Amino acid sequence: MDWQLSDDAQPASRVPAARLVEAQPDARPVPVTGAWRPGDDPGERRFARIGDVETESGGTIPDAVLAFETWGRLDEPAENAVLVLHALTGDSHVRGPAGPGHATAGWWEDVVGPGRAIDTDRFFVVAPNMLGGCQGSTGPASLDRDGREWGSRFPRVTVRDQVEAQRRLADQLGIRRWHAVVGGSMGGMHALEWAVALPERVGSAALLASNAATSADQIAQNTLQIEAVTTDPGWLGGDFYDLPGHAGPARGLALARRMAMLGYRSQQELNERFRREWQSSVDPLHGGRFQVESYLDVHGNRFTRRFDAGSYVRLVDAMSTHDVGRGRGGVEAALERVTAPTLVVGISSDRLFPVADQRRLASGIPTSVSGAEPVVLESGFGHDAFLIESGRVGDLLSTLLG
Ligand SMILES: CC(=O)SCCNC(=O)CCNC(=O)[C@H](O)C(C)(C)COP(=O)(O)OP(=O)(O)OC[C@H]1O[C@@H](n2cnc3c(N)ncnc32)[C@H](O)[C@@H]1OP(=O)(O)O
Ligand SMILES: N[C@@H](CCO)C(=O)O
Repeated sequence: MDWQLSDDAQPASRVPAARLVEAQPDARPVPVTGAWRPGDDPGERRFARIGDVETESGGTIPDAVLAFETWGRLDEPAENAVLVLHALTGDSHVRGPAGPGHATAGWWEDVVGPGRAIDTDRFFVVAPNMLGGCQGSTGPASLDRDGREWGSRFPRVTVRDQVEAQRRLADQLGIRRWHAVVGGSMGGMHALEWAVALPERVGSAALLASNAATSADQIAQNTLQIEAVTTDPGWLGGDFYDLPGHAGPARGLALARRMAMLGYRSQQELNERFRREWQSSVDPLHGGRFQVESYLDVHGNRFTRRFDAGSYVRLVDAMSTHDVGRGRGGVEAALERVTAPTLVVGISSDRLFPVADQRRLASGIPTSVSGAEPVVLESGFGHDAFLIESGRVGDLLSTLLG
């Protein structure tokens, strides 16, 4: 099939995020440990009211909600919980079965489940959707107290704000200390923040394809993607929601995703996979398209149907401001605070979060709890290998979880 980025796609950004997944949280209360048997409803999305969040940027998000899913059973001392933290555009749906609001299987089916590395027969797995996101947690497309989408008024959020939101969820679930906190990419930033800010609550940590502080190179790519969204005429300053006949910044969002894909996949993979082949019988010189263009279009187009542009801008910005050393005497001083055994994994072909980033993490975290060098996963898939090479990632996590 020949794919083309088109204007007629129904962009997710037209629809307030909460409505993308299901009716926004008439948030069922989260029962306390012991009364609630999470194993009874695997994979069902729930919502926790976490109160007012004061952001590092000086804003307030009143009555914030975190969407989350769980698998397995929390044991009686509440010591078997594993927190799984998704990347930039992931969500709480780590694994199936498909349930309310889920048409698909999860993004880490081979890593989390019965008999898998994060074994749901042993562990109680919790996966929240991050604050500012668009899969049920409060974000720019959510309605404020007056019933209006937040849009441009949604405060800038940081990785620390998001971890504070996760801490409140943990408190509500009765989890004082995680057996493990696991995250890839932006999820790894969250996992690191847990290990640094709340070391007494982290039994072990896994940081996959992540960093301690976002580099100039990464910020540069982020800022271009934000620009791609916000210069779309449909952006309307961020207040584009629910306007009759208005498509929102779908084209800009698709362009941002296409740009992002170049960081997620390696040069080697793109070159070997698509070569200079074209998509149809017409060669590019005479109006046809290269296969790689078509591939990027598919991912860009598809993304507009599942992600809110306002969330995207806020979450990419949160990645850019990530610096675990901010206000803590610098990155090295912050990393010294980690007390949990920590697995640091890099991917050999990752051009977005290169192995040098994980070397900095591994060398900064005390060697009493981490190797001095990261484990490097040899893979040609680039940054996304932490999602794609799930069998090998699972093997690494098994060594951490025991
Ligand atoms: C279930 C989910 O993971 S999505 C929901 C949550 N999202 C996330 O968590 C984000 C993280 N996930 C991701 O980024 C991605 O889903 C990944 C990294 C896991 C995908 O990795 P891969 O499996 O390697 O997918 P890949 O990048 O090769 O894309 C495959 C698609 O491109 C299409 N494609 C391949 N070549 C071309 C081409 N030349 N032209 C057009 N389309 C093409 C394939 O047909 C396929 O489409 P399909 O999904 O309809 O079968
Ligand atoms: N492809 C993943 C990785 C980003 O780090 C995502 O979109 O979330």
